[in-house]
Amino acid sequence: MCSIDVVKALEKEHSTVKLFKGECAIAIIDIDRFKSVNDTYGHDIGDRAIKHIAEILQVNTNSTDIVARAGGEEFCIVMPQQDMQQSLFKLEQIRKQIELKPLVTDDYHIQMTVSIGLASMLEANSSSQAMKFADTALYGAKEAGRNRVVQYNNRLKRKS
Ligand SMILES: Nc1nc2c(ncn2[C@@H]2O[C@H](COP(=O)(O)OP(=O)(O)OP(=O)(O)O)[C@@H](O)[C@H]2O)c(=O)[nH]1
Repeated sequence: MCSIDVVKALEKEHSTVKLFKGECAIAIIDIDRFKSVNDTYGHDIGDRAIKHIAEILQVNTNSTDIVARAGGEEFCIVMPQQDMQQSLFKLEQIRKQIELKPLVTDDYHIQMTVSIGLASMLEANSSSQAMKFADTALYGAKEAGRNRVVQYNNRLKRKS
């Protein structure tokens, strides 16, 4: 799914969430220190590493979740009708799976980790604000040392 479809899907989801006052979580997932994967193994292996992470995301989400590549080594998951505790649990499972399942090629075992920012659509005024909140939480996860899930709260500072 391309990012324009994600934006459309988000707008639709946000209207539905507000209409039915349902919960809906949005997460941004970013591969940690991915530049060093490219630098160490080359760009082609880097591409395979991105596909490997995408497969783990697909396997660990259900049919109501929207999984999309948000550009570069970043992904986005929209999780409708799930409260934040369920979403946190799922994202923690995903984080652990990625840490435990290296990309195995003929020549290498490449272990990767991801940082994840999570936000609630209900707490945002628009889907783009929800994305910003998730991005702020992601920045918090990177700042705190990477390989973790951070949920947005208003004490987190946004990257300038
Ligand atoms: N192989 C490959 N590399 C990509 C692709 N898209 C982005 N990248 C690379 O991803 C890397 C992202 O690097 P940075 O944004 O500096 O971040 P990082 O090294 O992942 O470090 P942190 O995010 O701070 O943990 C850059 O080297 C990009 O060239 C892609 O489609 N394929």
